[in-house]
Parts: sequence; structure tokens; C-alpha cells
Amino acid sequence: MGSRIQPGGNFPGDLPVPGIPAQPGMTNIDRHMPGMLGDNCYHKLRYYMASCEDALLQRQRDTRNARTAPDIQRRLCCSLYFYHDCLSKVVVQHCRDASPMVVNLVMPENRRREMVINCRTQTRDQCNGSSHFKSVFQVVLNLTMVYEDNILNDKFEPTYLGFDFSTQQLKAIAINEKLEIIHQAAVQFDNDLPEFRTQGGVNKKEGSNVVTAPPLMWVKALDMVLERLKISGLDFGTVQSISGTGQQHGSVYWKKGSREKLKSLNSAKFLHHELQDAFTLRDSPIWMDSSTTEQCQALEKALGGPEKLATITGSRAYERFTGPQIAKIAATRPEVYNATERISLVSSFAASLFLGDYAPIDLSDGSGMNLLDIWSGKWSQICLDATAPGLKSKLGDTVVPMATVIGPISSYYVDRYGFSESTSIVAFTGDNPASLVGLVLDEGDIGVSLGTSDTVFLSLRNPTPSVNWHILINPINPDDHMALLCFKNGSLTRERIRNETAEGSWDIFNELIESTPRGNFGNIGFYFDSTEVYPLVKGDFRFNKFNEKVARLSKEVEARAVIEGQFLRLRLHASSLGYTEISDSCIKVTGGASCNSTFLQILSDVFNKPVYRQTMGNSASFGTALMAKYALVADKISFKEMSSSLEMFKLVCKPSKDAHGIYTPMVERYKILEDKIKTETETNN
Ligand SMILES: Nc1ncnc2c1ncn2[C@@H]1O[C@H](COP(=O)(O)OP(=O)(O)O)[C@@H](O)[C@H]1O
Ligand SMILES: O=C(CO)[C@@H](O)[C@H](O)COP(=O)(O)O
Repeated sequence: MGSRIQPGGNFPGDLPVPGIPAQPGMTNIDRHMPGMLGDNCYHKLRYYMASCEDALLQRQRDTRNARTAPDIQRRLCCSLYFYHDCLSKVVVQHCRDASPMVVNLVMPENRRREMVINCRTQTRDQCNGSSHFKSVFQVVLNLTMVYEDNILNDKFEPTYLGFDFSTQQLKAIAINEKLEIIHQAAVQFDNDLPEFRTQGGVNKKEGSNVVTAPPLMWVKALDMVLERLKISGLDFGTVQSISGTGQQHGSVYWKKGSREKLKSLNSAKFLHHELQDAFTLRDSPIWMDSSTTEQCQALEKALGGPEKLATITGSRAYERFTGPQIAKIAATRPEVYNATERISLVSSFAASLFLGDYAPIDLSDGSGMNLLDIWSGKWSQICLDATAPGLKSKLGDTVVPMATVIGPISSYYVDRYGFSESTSIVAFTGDNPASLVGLVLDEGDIGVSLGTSDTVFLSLRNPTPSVNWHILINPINPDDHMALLCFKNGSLTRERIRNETAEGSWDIFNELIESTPRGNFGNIGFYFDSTEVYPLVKGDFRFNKFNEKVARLSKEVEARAVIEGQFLRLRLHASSLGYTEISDSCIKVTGGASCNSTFLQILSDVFNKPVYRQTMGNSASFGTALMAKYALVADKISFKEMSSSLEMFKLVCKPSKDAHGIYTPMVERYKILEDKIKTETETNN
């Protein structure tokens, strides 16, 4: 078989197609991606592809037996689909790094054209009823059309990419010059990467407060999301800059030697193959972890108390903050700490993957570590010393503002995906600062994110540090600040109560809620699946209108109680940030649960404010796509000027007339009950 293909000779697949001149031996790999697969793989491919061609020819000959023109058409298309199927197998077998994109590039150009022109209406399913392959073949058509549109016709539209490495998924958004979203893709960790056995994107250690996620899962998700973006039609060659965000506080531990590895990534291999040995900790501690109470107490003591620590770093010590997490590893696993060359936040870890080098931590995400002086924008030596030995060199000396170009993209992405060498990487930040950017918050507006966590945030000019909330450096203007409140038990708790009361359906859950009145007959519920950030309590607590504990509530009342309880908590604690009912500000809402209008009506009623929803999808990834663009023009225009053309909010709810009368007294009751639960828990411990 091998003798049939001579080096430089004709490729047997290049049969004449009516109306299209044959281009012997010419695949897109030859033309556009020389060396993409590596020489060995490429030569083996050309050798074995001959048998696919044989099968195709045989199938094409068999079409003679067809009786009608549509049947001939169907068979011809099916033969091409099977040909593609065969190529996929060869690529998988001989190249290891197989993907629909590679297969499509391997396919001779005349065959691809044949498929595009003749098989637009003929799906793979019509060949053998298998839906498994449908997406693959749609992909081929998609890619080919993109190729036809963008490469052959030479259209060029600059794009900017934003990635959100959040708790449950990796999301990506591409915007154009007009800041319109033109492509989106996502990888859900539980469903798309089941081999990591996460639930809600995390692993919880039974019987403890330890919560982790494997960094290799995030790396593999990046491999996948890039493929999905490609499939969605994004031409990576148009990307001018990339930024991104990560769930806050989580930390990644790079093994000694990983910097060299990052600098010399082999573009013929998947990133997750390349980085499988790059980490000293296989499981990274993340923001849901609350196993570091001891380290928090030690840090506050070393600094002279929680207020003193909050005055320097913007927050008292919190279990999920990176400083206490590092302190725990240094104390309990010194061998891991000593073998670690660099500690990244999830955000700077993700930026490092694109940069091909260790990326600096940015000022806003760095403010969530209990290690950064939020006034000078530099590491606080006293905090570093109280945390772990030699920490500064492991974190990297410099901390940068978000709108900073930190370098060009690694050649890995140029060679593997066709990014331009001049694509800039812009510092990545935390998901909440990025949401502040993506929501383009006006002075006084309140941002609410209903994601895995529930958070409230706002921009602040002259903040006063407090032990009750977090102050972070503002991602848009590093001279300003932002305030943040975070509650751990958000969407996953809502999902649990939905599953218990409404057969796992949001529609039924909403119907249950709507069958009960505002104020829920005076019942109030607290639902803490994991130990909450404040109060440090776990468990369910239900109270009737007399503030008496009750064991259970009816399904309808329970459904409303979880949502009202969560939003009362947000309002109570937001009032310490300066929220008042009187101002004419509004709430801008984002996060996965913000699509639920029943929830948003309750949010609007509890806060007695109009609620606007972001229409640009996920605000964190959108915010970083904006930052990716802004970093390239920041010396010419302000962020406000750049984003002034955006019309991205829709008024979804106005407060009901009776909302103030119902919820203002209820917030007061919520506070009394929260204090009661807190005191009881402390007494019992
Ligand atoms: N229709 C809906 N109603 C309420 N919640 C929803 C709905 N659709 C999705 N969600 C919630 O959105 C959550 C994911 O939110 P998201 O902001 O994407 O999470 P993260 O960014 O933390 O990974 C899911 O856990 C789910 O409970
Ligand atoms: O810990 C915090 C903020 O302090 C969380 O808000 C994390 O940043 C995770 O965010 P989501 O995945 O819920 O968006």
C-alpha cells in the first residue's frame, strides 16, 4: 500500500469534481499549517489515508446501483461522510492529538469542497441514523464554510477574546471592534470532563471542609474550549488580544522546572499532555474551602488583630483567601511547598497558559489573598512573613493592573491553532472584578452575581476598610477600589431545594414560588450546604412568623424561603456597604441564575430597586473581552468612552408597590435570626 504514494506525487483522492479543478495532493495542512502535526505523523497519515480513499472510491462506484437522483445524491454524500469518518480514525490512531479541526485540515481540498457544495442538506444521520457523528459532520461543514468565507475570500475582522475559568465551567467570548459578541463557547467540568469526577466543578473531601479542583482539568478544558471556539467559526488569526478571569482565591502550585516547560510547549501535543507533570499539588484549594481557621487566627494575631489586617489588605483573614491557604500548605506539607517554583491564582495560572511563562498576578485578584497592601499595590512584607517563608519569590515580585499587556501569545497557539504571533496577552483577573467591568457599573449601582456563589459588589472611591466586607483594588482604575460581599451557598443550594421540592425543574420550582405570597406568610429559611462565609455555619434552619424554629415547611413555602432568605441576606449585608433604599440606583444582575425572572422579581422586591439584566451573556468573560480590547487602546481613551456605545441592559423587574412594607421589617427579623443561629453554633462548638 505504501508504494502507491510517492513523495511529492499525486494523492489518490484528487479525483476531478465537476466544475472544480483538481488540486493534486494539496491539503490544507500543506497550504496553511505546515508542520502542525509534526513530520512523522504527517507522513504516516498520507500513507494510511490511501485506504480511506479506496473505500471512498468503492462507495462511489456503488452509487451506480441507486435508482433515483436523490438516492444517488444521498449515497454520494454518505460516501464522503464515511471517508471523513475513516480519516478521523487514521488521525486518532496515528497522531494522538486528533480533533475535528485536524481531520478537516487533512481532508483534500477537492473533497471538502465536494462535501460543502453537494451535502449542505444531507446530514450524516440520514446515512445510518447515528446521531453520534452528527455534530462532527456539522463541524466539518461549519469549518469548511468558515474557511471559504474567511480565508478564501480574505475577510478580516479584528476580534478580542475573554475567558472565564469559573467554578463550574470554562466560558469563552469573542467580541469584535463594535464590542458585539460574535462567538461563544463553554466547557462544563462535570459533564464534559467526567474523568475528573467533580461535582459542580469541585471535589469535596468527605467529613472535612477541604474543597479542591484539579488544575489539569482546567488545562484540559482550555484544549476543549479552543476547539469549540474554532468549531463555532472563530478564525484565531483575527484575535488581537486575550484576557480572562478565574474564580477568586484558588491557588495553583507549579513544580520546579515548569517555567521551562511552559516556554517550550510542543504544539503537536495537547496542552494537558504537555502539563501533566507540571504541578506539585494535583488538587488546588479553591474558594469553597474553609479548612484554614487555624491559619486565619494565626495571621490576624501576627498582624495585631482582624481590623489591622483589614486595614492593610482590605479584608480580615478569611478561610478561602489565598494567604491562609498557602500558610496551611507550607505548614502541613512542607515538601510540596519547597518543591513549588511558583504559586499562581487561578486567573494568573490561566494567563500563564496563554503566555507560555509565569504570568503576574493582577492587583484586583491579588486583593483577595490577605497578602497585598491595597493602598500601595505591593505585597505586604509583614503579611508575607506571617504566611510562609520565601513567599515573595514564589508569587512573583510584581503585581500589575488589569489593563496591562503582559506579553505576546505563546508560539504553541500560533503553531497549533493559527493565532497571530502578535496576539497580546492582557493580565487576567478574578471573576468578580471582571463582572464589575462587564456590568459597566455606574457610581452607586449595585452588581449582584447569582453564580455558584452569590456576590454583591460596587465601585468605591474612598473606601473604609471593615471586618465585614472585602475591599479590592478596582480593575478599571487601580487608584479606585471596589467592595465585595460573597456568600458560598448560592446556586448549588438553590438546586438542592429545587430537586427536593420540584422534581429538578426550574419551571415547577418557579410555579411553586409564585403560588405563595411575598413575605411567605412570615416564614424565613437559612440553607447552608457548606459552611457559610458569614456566619460560619452549616445546615438548614427554618423559622415561622413568631421566630420559632420549625422542622419543615411545605414545598411551596420552602421554595420561596430559600430564595427570599438568600436575597434578604444580600440586602442585610449590602447595607453595611452603603446600600440604602432611598437612592435612585439600580441593581445590575449577572450569573447563571440571573436568567430566572421569578428570582429577579423577588430580588427587586427585597431590595426595593429596579433590576436590570445584562444582555451580553456572562459578564465575567464579557468583561475580560472588553479589557482585552481596552488594554490596547488605554493610552488613547478611557474605559467609559470605549464602552459608552454599549446598550446591554434590559429592565426586567420593578419593585412591587407593597415591597417596602413587607421586606424592610423582614430584613430586621433576618438579622435577629442570623445572630441567633451564629450564637447557637458557637455555643455548641
Ligand atoms: N433557569 C435557571 N434558574 C435558576 N438558576 C439557574 C438557571 N439556569 C442556570 N442556573 C444556575 O446557574 C448556575 C451556574 O451559574 P454560573 O454563573 O454559570 O456559575 P459559575 O460562573 O460559578 O461557574 C447553576 O449552578 C444553576 O443552578
Ligand atoms: O469567593 C468568591 C469571591 O470572594 C467567589 O465569588 C468566587 O470568585 C467564585 O465565583 P463564582 O464561580 O461563584 O462566580
